[in-house]
Amino acid sequence: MTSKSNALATLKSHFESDAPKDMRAAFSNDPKRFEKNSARFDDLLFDWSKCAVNDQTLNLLEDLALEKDVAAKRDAMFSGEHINTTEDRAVLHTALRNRTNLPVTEDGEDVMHGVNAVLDQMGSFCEGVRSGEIKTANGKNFTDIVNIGIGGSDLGPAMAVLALAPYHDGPRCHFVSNIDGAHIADTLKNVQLETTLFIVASKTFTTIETMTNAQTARQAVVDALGEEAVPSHFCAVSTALDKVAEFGIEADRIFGFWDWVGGRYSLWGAIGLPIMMAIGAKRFGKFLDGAHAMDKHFKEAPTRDNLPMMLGLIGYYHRAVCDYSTRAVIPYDQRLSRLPAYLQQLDMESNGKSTTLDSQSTSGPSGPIVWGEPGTNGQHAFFQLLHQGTDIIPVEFIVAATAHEKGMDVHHELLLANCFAQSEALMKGRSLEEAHKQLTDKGMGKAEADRLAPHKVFSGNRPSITLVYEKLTPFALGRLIALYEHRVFVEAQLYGINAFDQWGVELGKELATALLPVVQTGEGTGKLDSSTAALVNYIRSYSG
Ligand SMILES: O=P(O)(O)OC[C@H]1O[C@H](O)[C@H](O)[C@@H](O)[C@@H]1O
Repeated sequence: MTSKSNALATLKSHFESDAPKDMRAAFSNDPKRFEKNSARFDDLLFDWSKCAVNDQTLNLLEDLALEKDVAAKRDAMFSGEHINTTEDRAVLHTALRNRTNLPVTEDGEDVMHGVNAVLDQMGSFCEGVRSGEIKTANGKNFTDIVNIGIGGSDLGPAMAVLALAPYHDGPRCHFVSNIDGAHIADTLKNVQLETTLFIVASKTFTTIETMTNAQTARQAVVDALGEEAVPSHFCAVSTALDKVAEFGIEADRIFGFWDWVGGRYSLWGAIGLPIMMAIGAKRFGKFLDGAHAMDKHFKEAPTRDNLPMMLGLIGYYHRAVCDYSTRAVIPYDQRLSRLPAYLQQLDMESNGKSTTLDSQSTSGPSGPIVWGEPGTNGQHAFFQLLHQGTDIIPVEFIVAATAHEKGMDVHHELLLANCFAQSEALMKGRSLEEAHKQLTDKGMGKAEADRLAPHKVFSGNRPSITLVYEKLTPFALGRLIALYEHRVFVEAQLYGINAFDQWGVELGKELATALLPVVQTGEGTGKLDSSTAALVNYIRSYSG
């Protein structure tokens, strides 16, 4: 094993000298390249063979994982240790999907009693609403659900409800997050208040966006249906049960969770209420089963076969060793179009840090910028830069082997062909000679081909990974999200940072609170920097 201080340096010099440079050659020299550089967990295939790694790279990465004690830290997380050291909290979102029901203890207490009780409460409520047993204030069936929440109280459920559209047989679901009044106003225009249930979702129940939107929704219900309709049309999800009660929500309509569930890891419990409303309690159970299966795999599989470990190690390699600062996540699945936004919070709020667990500055980079859009749409927008731009951006392709749509095979065949073709093109590229020959073969003169060919060169050797699963079922979605959660965890251990706090969101919130009266009255601009003062004065010149 590499000595402690040298692991990263060894990897860097390996990257410079011994790692594959010519991927076409790497494939043609080794017919087993795919077998050696891919792993499967049931129907979920992870192919990293188009990344510039070889056996030695993987050995060095495995050494690094050992050196950083990733396995022991993983076990500490699952066993309820307070690994979120800056907030002195356990990290137990995995308990929300602990389908074995074996005890999970946090500070000596088995959390599974509470987890199961909330899951049961969610099940009865959702099935009551879905069946029409639970009625509106006027005795009608609910047709629409509006989830009011932001960040982790919005992105996960919004992403999953869209992803699982083929299983959606409950009320229509809408999501309001932005403080911009346009969001709630446009949403309220699209629903009948008389048959709408509002879910106020906030871990802390203090988030200004959510509280403001909730008050606006409450007022709309009061105006349309009267104060007495509020209890029938509102429910809440939070860890701050006292604050929810103050809002006026009935105790049996409050769904709790715990401070050991991070906001961006919370869709497995009460924050998942809109998902359960949409697809029902049974299918929500399958969603949890999928995540639980990934948890078990993460805990048990040897590193080389362990999908979260390998995804984390490859991700770390690209960021910390190769110095690629972003990664693109491109689901070839329209229903996963909110996955990149969801992963942005999961990954960037977790690993976008520059202070290590022992309160020192990180010595190198930490988490990358995560971005993306669904394929094939991205191909007609930003893929130009992925193929020929000056930055190398590792791409993560995500695709299902089969579609839900019947009688539309050609759509899915084209989707798959495009997905695989993009990773092939990134890897293979096109040399100057090939570009030149293509042009002259078409009858172009040499001088014109000399001029045009350089524009048609693709450097190739651009890394991508591909994740393929059979079909986007609730189980497959749960498993995929848990894979990404654990990948973020693995990378955090390699960077030596705490993935579970988010102090970086605080300063902006504090300054917004201080600026609100200045924006409202125009008084106090003298204490501001000249840019902020001028911006305030400028907008005030437009407010009557
Ligand atoms: O669920 P809430 O307490 O309302 O928090 C909503 C979101 O806001 C915060 O600013 C955090 O950055 C997020 O991690 C969190 O998910």
